[in-house]
Amino acid sequence: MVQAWRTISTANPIITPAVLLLILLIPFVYRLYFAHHRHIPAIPLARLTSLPLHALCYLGIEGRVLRHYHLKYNTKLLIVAPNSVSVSDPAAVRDIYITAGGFPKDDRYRNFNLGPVVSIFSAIDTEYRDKRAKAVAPLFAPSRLRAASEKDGVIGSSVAEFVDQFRAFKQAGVKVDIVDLCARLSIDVVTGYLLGEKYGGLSEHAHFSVESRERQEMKLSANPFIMAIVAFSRFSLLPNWVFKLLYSLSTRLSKNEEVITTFVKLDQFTNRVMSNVARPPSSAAKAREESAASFYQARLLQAGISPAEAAAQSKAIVFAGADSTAVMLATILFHLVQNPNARGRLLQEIRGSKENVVAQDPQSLPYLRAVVKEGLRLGMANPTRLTRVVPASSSAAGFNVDGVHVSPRTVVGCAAYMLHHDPDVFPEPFAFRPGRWFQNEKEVHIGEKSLDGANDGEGLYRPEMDRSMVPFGAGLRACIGKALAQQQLYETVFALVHSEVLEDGARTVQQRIEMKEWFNGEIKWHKLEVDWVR
Ligand code: HEM
Repeated sequence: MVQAWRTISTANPIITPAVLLLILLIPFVYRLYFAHHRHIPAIPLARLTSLPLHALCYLGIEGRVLRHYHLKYNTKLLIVAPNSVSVSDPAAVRDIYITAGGFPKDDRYRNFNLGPVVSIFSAIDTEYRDKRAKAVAPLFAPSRLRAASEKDGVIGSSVAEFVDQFRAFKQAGVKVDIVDLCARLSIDVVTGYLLGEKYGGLSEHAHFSVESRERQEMKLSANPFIMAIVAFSRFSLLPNWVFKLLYSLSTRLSKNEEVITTFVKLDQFTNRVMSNVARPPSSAAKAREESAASFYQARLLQAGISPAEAAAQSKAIVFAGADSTAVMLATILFHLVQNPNARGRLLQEIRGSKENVVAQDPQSLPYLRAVVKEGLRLGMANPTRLTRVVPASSSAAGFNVDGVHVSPRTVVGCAAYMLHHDPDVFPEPFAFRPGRWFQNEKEVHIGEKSLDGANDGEGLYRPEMDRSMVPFGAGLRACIGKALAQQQLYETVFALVHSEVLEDGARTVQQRIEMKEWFNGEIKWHKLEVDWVR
């Protein structure tokens, strides 16, 4: 055999490399000419390799580039890697995420594990996820959220502190970085509400006067932790073994003292909230314990989760909850500052609202609802595809989008960036137009009286808008913290506009919000400033 091979190679020295080359080319030829999805348009080179997609993900431009190609080829399906298809069709949301619990999360979610610990978010195994998610679900009940929004509740007191600090910046004539202030509020709300102890984001630098350079330059101390995780999501599409290798290399090489200090500080915080629930019973501490038992970490322990895992899950929720809510809140406030008409109209609605109605639920105010919805549409906390894998089970046997069959085992996903900026559903897709959410002007009224102000949504209403909104994902694996996030958004926007802090010439220093479109979107330079021209 060896002899025969030698004879062929010496007789035809070209054959060996040529044959080898041919063998190597087979998968590429197959992908180009024979693959099931060969008729679906693709981004350049994506039929052959996933490298372009990794590059887009790394650079944080996945959303805008995929949108460009969806529009260019006028297609609802777009090949983004040999086995991966981007879907830009609200009708497909039901099949992918909702029906029968939706398609399972794909392997990329393993890259969001917390070292050895699988979080509620990163779990692919739904039984594992359900056990934990069910244990903590009662924490998000509307009655509990409303109670926490009272003046002395965790949400109510944090929002009041936030407005006070905003006002202090205004009175001192100093620029306020709303990304930082929103991050401080969000981390306090998530930790105080879920873990029973505020991280102290709003208070940690409050002893400096707002005029001082220290106060203006100091950012939330948990930022380096949050930003390190957000930035690592640029690698989230890599195979898990490559991701792990990169991660361990980077942690070994990283000498960033700031990041290390923040990780240690968060570990100390988590250990403290864990010890709050683990304290031995004593009659004096009984009342406190009873209420401590209703927090996130305690509920996980009660469900049989180990203390080490409960601590890791608690740390994960700080990240999952705080950063996304801060990005969304900062987006809403930024647009409200830039749009005096919308702000005036909201102020009018808030002033005219009956106190008891608002106390029950600020979400009952129609224009406020439209403002928050429009902010959630534009705010790109999770701009990219929420990836799932089409099940191989014969009952599913793939699924159809716009009459085109997508085969089992394909990675598919819809992205907020595409659905929220579809010009057919949201004309002027990048503009902040809360009025688009009203079919007609008469819907915006207080009692019998219509709200004044130019209708900022004239002609922009489309009946299919709600179907295209996925800021919190969809189906069983949608955001478990949605109710908490919305409560914070409504309470804060209401309180801040009501305080009139945004009046008297407030303007944004940056002209627009620029995002890094990683899995967790990041506002570039982590900064958006507001000042007042008098
Ligand atoms: C405005 C703020 C928020 C936005 C825009 C947001 C967005 C999302 C999205 C899009 C998903 C689905 C991800 C996917 O399918 O891959 C998700 C899942 C999740 N979110 Fe949020 N989120 C927000 C706030 C929160 C808060 C406050 C918490 C907790 C306190 C939280 C905890 C989670 C968890 C645990 C999951 C995973 C659920 C599962 O896989 O079963 N989020 N979020």
